[in-house]
Amino acid sequence: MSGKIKIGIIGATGYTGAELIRILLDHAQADIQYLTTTSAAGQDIGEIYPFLRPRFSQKLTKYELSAAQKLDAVFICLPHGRSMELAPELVNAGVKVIDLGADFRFRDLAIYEKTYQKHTAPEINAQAVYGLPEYNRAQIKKAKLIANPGCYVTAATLALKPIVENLAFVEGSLIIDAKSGVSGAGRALRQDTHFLEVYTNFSTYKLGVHRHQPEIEQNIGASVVFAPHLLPVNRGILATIYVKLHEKTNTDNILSILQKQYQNEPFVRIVEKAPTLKDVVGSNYCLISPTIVGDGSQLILVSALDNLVKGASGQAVQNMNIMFGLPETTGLERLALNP
Ligand SMILES: NC(=O)C1=CN([C@@H]2O[C@H](COP(=O)(O)OP(=O)(O)OC[C@H]3O[C@@H](n4cnc5c(N)ncnc54)[C@H](OP(=O)(O)O)[C@@H]3O)[C@@H](O)[C@H]2O)C=CC1
Ligand SMILES: CC(=O)N[C@@H](CCC(=O)OP(=O)(O)O)C(=O)O
Repeated sequence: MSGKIKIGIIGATGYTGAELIRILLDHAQADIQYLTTTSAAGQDIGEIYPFLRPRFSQKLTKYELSAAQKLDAVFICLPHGRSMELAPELVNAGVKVIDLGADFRFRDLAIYEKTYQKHTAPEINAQAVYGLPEYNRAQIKKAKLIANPGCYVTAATLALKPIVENLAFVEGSLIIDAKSGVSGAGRALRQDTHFLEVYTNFSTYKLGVHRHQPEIEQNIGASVVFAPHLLPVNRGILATIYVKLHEKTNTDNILSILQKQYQNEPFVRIVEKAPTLKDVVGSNYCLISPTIVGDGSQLILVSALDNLVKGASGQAVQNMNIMFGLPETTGLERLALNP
């Protein structure tokens, strides 16, 4: 295509919307033209996120299809259930849509409906491509609608998928003990995520009923035990993942399986020392380390990423790059966190 990509962000006042703006301002082919809100129409985005000033100024407006259909690409950053109202008309108008929510992530709508709510756009769901570039690059290239994966799901899938596909493991032994920064819960006020509930505290939530469990299971084709935790930090996900193998092995063997899988991937790094949140926050990288412990059959994987970047907006830009035939790393290689 000639010229820059004309971009809209639906739900620009939220955390993933603001993170998209942060990333796209340093993307040579991106032209952010349209930002929507339901609550702050008429305000400049720089009034809500002063860190964007003075580089970027743009008025927020209420969503209108007539304006959105003039764009090349639209990122939908809305609460679950809203994208299926908007995406069909955008896709039919020829706009490429990248949805950061969960509405189009499930191939089996019965699982979606059991986990979330009734699906009102099954025809469009059938056209959606799951936006995990490391596994779906060829389909993403041709896609009209991308279902961007969840943040915990990206961390867990990238670590576990090569293991379950290459090694015999004890059924029921896959345990994902994952911790997330509070920005994972979005910008809206909630009692369980406000400062005094989270600061100097540490807690589990939604044990056994979290909606990311079926999404992880869809991706890796095996059942998992998933235990999410809320960490008193702004951003980042660190997942400690346990796998009981049928045969004894060593760490070097697992390292070579993971390295072989991801050797050409720009945003997955296999490391020997277990990654920390500081290693990834602000960047689009997912860092994964394997360690074999005990008698040689117990594997512990540590997977770390930034929930707002590789877990959301960075991965969304990676998908946009693939859809528009750009180098996949455009705008994502030198990301540094703006405090
Ligand atoms: N935060 C994270 O780490 C991740 C989030 N996601 C997913 O991305 C999506 C966006 O998340 P996030 O940015 O964190 O969410 P936020 O709550 O921070 O932002 C949501 C946005 O949607 C707007 N909005 C709220 N309610 C409605 C409504 N009923 N109709 C239309 N617009 C509404 C809000 O703004 P306004 O009130 O101005 O309209 C805001 O711009 C969600 O589906 C989330 O699950 C995915 C991966 C990671
Ligand atoms: C800390 C926190 O609350 N995190 C969110 C995950 C957000 C996310 O990645 O996921 P979705 O796109 O699937 O909403 C949660 O547990 O629901």
